[in-house]
Amino acid sequence: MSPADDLDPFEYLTRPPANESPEQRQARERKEANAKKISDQIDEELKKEKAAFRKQQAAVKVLLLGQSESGKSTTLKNFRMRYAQQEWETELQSWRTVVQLNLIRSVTTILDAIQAEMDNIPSDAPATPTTPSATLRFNRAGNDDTDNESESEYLVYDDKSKTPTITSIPITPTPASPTVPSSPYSPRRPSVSGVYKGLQSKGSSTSLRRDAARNNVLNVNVGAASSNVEDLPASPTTPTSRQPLLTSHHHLLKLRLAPLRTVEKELRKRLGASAEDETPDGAIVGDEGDGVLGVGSVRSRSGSVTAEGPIRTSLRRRTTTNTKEFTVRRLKDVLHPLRTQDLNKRDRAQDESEPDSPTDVISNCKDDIRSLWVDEIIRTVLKKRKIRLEDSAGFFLDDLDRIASPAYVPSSDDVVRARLRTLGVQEYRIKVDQKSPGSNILAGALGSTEWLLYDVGGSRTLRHAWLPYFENINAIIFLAPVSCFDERLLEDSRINRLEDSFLLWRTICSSKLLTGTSLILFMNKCDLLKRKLKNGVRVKTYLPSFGDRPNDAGTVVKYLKEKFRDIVKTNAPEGGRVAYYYATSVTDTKTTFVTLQAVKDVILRDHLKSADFV
Ligand SMILES: Nc1nc2c(ncn2[C@@H]2O[C@H](COP(=O)(O)OP(=O)(O)OP(=O)(O)O)[C@@H](O)[C@H]2O)c(=O)[nH]1
Ligand SMILES: [Mg+2]
Repeated sequence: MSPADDLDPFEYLTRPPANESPEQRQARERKEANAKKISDQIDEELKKEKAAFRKQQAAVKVLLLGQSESGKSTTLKNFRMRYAQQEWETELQSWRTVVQLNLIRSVTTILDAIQAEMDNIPSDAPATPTTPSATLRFNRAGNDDTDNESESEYLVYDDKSKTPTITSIPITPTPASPTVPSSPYSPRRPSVSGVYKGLQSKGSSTSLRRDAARNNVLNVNVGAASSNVEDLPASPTTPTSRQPLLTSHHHLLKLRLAPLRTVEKELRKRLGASAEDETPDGAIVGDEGDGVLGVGSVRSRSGSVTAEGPIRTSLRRRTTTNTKEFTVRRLKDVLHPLRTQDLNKRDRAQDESEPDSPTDVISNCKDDIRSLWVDEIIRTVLKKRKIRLEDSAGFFLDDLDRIASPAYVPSSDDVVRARLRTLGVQEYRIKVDQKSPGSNILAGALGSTEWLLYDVGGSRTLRHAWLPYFENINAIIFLAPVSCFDERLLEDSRINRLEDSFLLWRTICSSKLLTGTSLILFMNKCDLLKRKLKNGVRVKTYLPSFGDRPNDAGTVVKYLKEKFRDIVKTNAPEGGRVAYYYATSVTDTKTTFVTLQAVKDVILRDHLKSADFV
């Protein structure tokens, strides 16, 4: 047995030489110390990287999806209000400009309607909630089967009258061929199929085929005569439309409220140079295109002055869209607490020093705005033109006294109701304390969890930006506004809004990238659905397969839930996938809080399961 046999092999190999001189020993020890230092540094870096990776993995990532005006940002606001309270409260003041803009938008919509009435311009068929605008059929037999692909009935709009006509579409199993006649619509406008195709995963050709087929039919049917006389716009020569409804009092009001248009410009400037309008075809006026918007980044034709003159142009835009939207490119720039403080100081200073500050002008116009809004004749004009301001986003006319006050600070409720269109993708980081109210799951055991919430723009031209976020996302909260069964998309009046939601949901369910993602569906705007049904709008008119079921909100929501559930069943790649369904009105912050608590726990549980924690 050699002496080395008694030694630990590692010690044997690293043992200093037996006849080492003091100098050699010093040099060796220096070398060893250096090596240890480097090794420690590497260990430290690895530790940091591991921690960062764990943190990233531990963060719960949630993507909010749905068409424009479905309530994504409003849901996010609810989340932030509850779980990022401090930041939320700091930001409240900075929403004043948005609320003021929303208020002025309602007033200018009325002023435009007055002008249209004075000019005897026929009321266009706007995409208002009261417009009978779409018939949605699941199949020819009306037996609720969205997946019967042999032959289906879809709504088709006559481009002139905007009246839907039902056409039978034989669907072939091949996608649109290059021989399909080119669209008679603007070439800038994305095709119906293109919008969903962009989000489609490999395995789901169903909606592609349907959309391709529908495109064919739309091409064929454009220009078809309308059979629905009620929907045809009144001719300017019709004697009844000539009877003047308005008096000199209304003319005077219109003149006195004209300064609000200048205030509108000033407020938009305050929101930032990026405050923009979106036009019906999805283009952003004033945007030269920076790659963020893709198709929509083309300067809009309707944004320029045409031969009709600016008044008619702007009027047409407003009556068609029934809204004038504001967008900021980076919401955080507007709402960042530090910048907010500066902005507030600056705005206050401006407001105090300028006699014609926006707040002053709004305050001075208060009485005129009120008399305009309560005027019976104006109400008749709005009704005639199918403008329902009360049901539109960012309606604040009933809060005039509060908002017109110079000391006005928006309440949480105001901010939740304020409308500011999202452009691009906005990321929010929120640290949710598991001990925060309503946290049931593993309360206290986890300390706090970081949540990354992504809010996206829902317009068709902005949907291409969604796809990169499908990877590594823990949950999708999909918002489908169920009150919109009788409305069309703002950016494409050929498409029924409910149908658009079904198609998007189908695309999400069939995406292979999302097989491990929790799917949560908010059937939103139930409050508006209730109001609409109470006003006598019948679901069956737009959704024949609804049949003779009771026309109440409970039955409608239950029926639609089954539709969404069927889509999950038939389209999930692996089959048997679970989705969670909630009937919501996300402007109601109290009930939404209860829903969010449940949703938060569901997401967290699934997240922990996937990370093998439970
Ligand atoms: N009455 C009612 N209004 C709602 C509801 N949900 C959202 N809204 C309002 O609808 C408007 C649009 O909501 P947003 O959350 O901005 O819509 P979005 O989905 O973010 O829209 P984009 O940013 O354009 O994609 C806002 O003024 C909301 O206050 C609801 O359940 N009921
Ligand atoms: Mg939004």
